Amino acid sequence: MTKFIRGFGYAFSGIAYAGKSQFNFRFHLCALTIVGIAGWYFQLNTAEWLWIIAASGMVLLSELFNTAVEVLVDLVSPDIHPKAKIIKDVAAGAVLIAAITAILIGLIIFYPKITHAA
Ligand SMILES: Nc1ncnc2c1ncn2[C@@H]1O[C@H](COP(=O)(O)OP(=O)(O)OP(=O)(O)O)[C@@H](O)[C@H]1O
Repeated sequence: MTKFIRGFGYAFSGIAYAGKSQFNFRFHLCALTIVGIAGWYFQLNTAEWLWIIAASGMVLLSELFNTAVEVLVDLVSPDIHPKAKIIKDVAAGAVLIAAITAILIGLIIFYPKITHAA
């Protein structure tokens, strides 16, 4: 059981590392907080919340994997290497795809509500 709880500690320290070291991770957390407040304001239904939660989780997940990939590349290839560049750029591309997907989901959910309220 203590091993299980310690595992949570390691996971939280990994998330805290990403939060401390990655501006993008903090930016996405702020954006997701604003989306959460907007969702509460517009009283999203259950299905809309599920989409927002799934999109948010996908963005944070991709940020965490991107951070892990960056640290791994810096560890194994501290010098400039074309393959190190490809690995980092592909990981960054995954974050971009997740962010664009989340923006599209957010637009589909919020755009009609914002225009209807205006
Ligand atoms: N070892 C390397 N060899 C070749 N190109 C690299 C290497 N490290 C980084 N790069 C290139 O420089 C870019 C920026 O690298 P950096 O390590 O600053 O990552 P980052 O994506 O900006 O992350 P961070 O949020 O930590 O600044 C990478 O996306 C990659 O194109």
